[in-house]
Amino acid sequence: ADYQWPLQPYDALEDFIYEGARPDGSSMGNLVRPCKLRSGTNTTVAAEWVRLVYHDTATHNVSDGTGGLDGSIFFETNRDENSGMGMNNTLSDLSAFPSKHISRADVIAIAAVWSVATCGGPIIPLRGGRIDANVAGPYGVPNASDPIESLTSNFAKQGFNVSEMIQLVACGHTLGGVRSTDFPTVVPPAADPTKAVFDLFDNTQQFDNVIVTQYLQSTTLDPLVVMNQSMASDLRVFGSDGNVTMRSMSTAESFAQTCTTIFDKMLNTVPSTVTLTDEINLQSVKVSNVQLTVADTELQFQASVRLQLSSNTTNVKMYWCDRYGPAADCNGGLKRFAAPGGSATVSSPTSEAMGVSLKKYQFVVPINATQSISKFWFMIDYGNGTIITADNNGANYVVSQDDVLWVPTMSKAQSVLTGQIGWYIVAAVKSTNTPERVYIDCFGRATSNYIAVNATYNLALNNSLPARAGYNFYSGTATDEFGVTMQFDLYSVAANGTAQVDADRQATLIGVALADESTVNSTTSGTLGGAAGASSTRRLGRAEARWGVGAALGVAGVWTLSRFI
Ligand code: HEM
Repeated sequence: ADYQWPLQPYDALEDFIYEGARPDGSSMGNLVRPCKLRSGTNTTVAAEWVRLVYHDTATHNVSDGTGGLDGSIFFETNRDENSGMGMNNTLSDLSAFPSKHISRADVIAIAAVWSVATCGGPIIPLRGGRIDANVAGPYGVPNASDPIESLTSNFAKQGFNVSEMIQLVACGHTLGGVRSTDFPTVVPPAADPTKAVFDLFDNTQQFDNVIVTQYLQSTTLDPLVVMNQSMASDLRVFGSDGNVTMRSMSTAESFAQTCTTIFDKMLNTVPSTVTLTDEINLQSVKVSNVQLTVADTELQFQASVRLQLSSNTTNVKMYWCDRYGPAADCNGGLKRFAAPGGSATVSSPTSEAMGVSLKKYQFVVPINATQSISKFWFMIDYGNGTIITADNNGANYVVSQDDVLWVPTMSKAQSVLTGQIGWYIVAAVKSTNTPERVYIDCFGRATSNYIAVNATYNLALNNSLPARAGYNFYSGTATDEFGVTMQFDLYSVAANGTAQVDADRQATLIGVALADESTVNSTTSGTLGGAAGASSTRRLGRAEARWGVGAALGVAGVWTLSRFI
């Protein structure tokens, strides 16, 4: 309830966890759901992802606080202890999603939460803020041939006592199984040894208690119990406390509860130098992709708002105040407003499992450059009697400046222009300003060597791009390999040192189609909206959170025309 936009890394994490996709709509969630089989195998993508998460965590040393879920696994897959096709499959699945505010290690944690959720398991709470290691960490993943004493002391080193060890292994091994190509001494190879034989740990692909019940009933198929006894680590682990822990987690409910707690602990097993964020909870109103820019002969303002629908007759309008002129800051009560130009259903494995219905509305409106825009807010009619003003807890959504603006429509991936790596970036700077320096501070994490890159580049006045709407254009190229999720802060610095910034711009949005521009209306009626100075009416209750599952499988990026107005 205390959330206020903008807030990083919360904003980026919340969008990703509940929408399942990058801001450009490229979906990581769709790689894993609905509890998808990995093509050419008899295991799930979820199983491969969860194994990788544990192998990253397993190098934690609780006594010196080193290792843990830090993304070092990206540099460790050539190790015997991380053998298996599933590891490399997972790296390639996850590699295009880390971004400035979502570390590789956070992406790995999110992968675990989605994997469990999409295979019918519980919703594991999630925190962000993990810090990436840029080199391989220590060895230390347990081996199926280890005696129980070494397994126990290995888990103790990671911070898990005997019953936690049993819980963690049982919750992990409810997914997936063992393949002959990876562990031929456990699962005998087929006649053609290049064809993998898969022996699942239990006979469901779901994240369920069958791994426990079949073990307790001695009907288990778990290859790490029933096959090669020198490799029977699950047998040794599960029985290591006389089956007390396994019995305690044998019902569907106790299994789900136990796994929630122990996976939460696994995901929070991070180097002691890392401070995690609070849990990232779903916001009922979430603003994103805000951009004031120059389009044709006017300014153009873009913003998206994601709502948790209560009915399919939800109606939302964006309101805003001028920045300059007689109605500046809604002086005289003059507000402008528009209907969305399009909307798209969004969902992730987590929001789908929660049964919430999320819709993102995009607003694209022309802004008279002499009036500009100072702040905006939304009026939402949920169609069930609840009408609210979403005004960022009374603070409104503030457009902090209009001196320097990114122009995504004129910017390009360098590969499009010259075949070279990097990004060609165009900025609009108000013609009345004579900045001493215009530059971009770029950050990329989805790089081919997985190592984050941070660098600044100057932009120069570009006279081949004629001034428009009172703005001159500056351009320059970020020439390092930043990857697709490159983000940058765009600065304009005056001679006296004053800097204006268009912060957190996202290169992935270049070339992404926008909704149509909406018609702008204005009104002096109504007192709603903190911008008019009136106290705001807010009823952001739980009431709107109860709509059914709906067909929450849409892909973001396709803006369908909304039907109202
Ligand atoms: C005593 C500790 C452990 C040992 C010795 C062990 C061993 C193994 C082995 C040999 C495989 C087969 C991999 C392959 O064929 O590619 C496997 C798969 C798997 N492990 Fe573990 N594991 C242990 C603990 C864990 C834990 C704690 C988790 C997660 C919390 C986990 C999650 C998984 C998953 C999900 C798979 C299936 C992967 C797939 O189907 O592709 N394991 N494990």
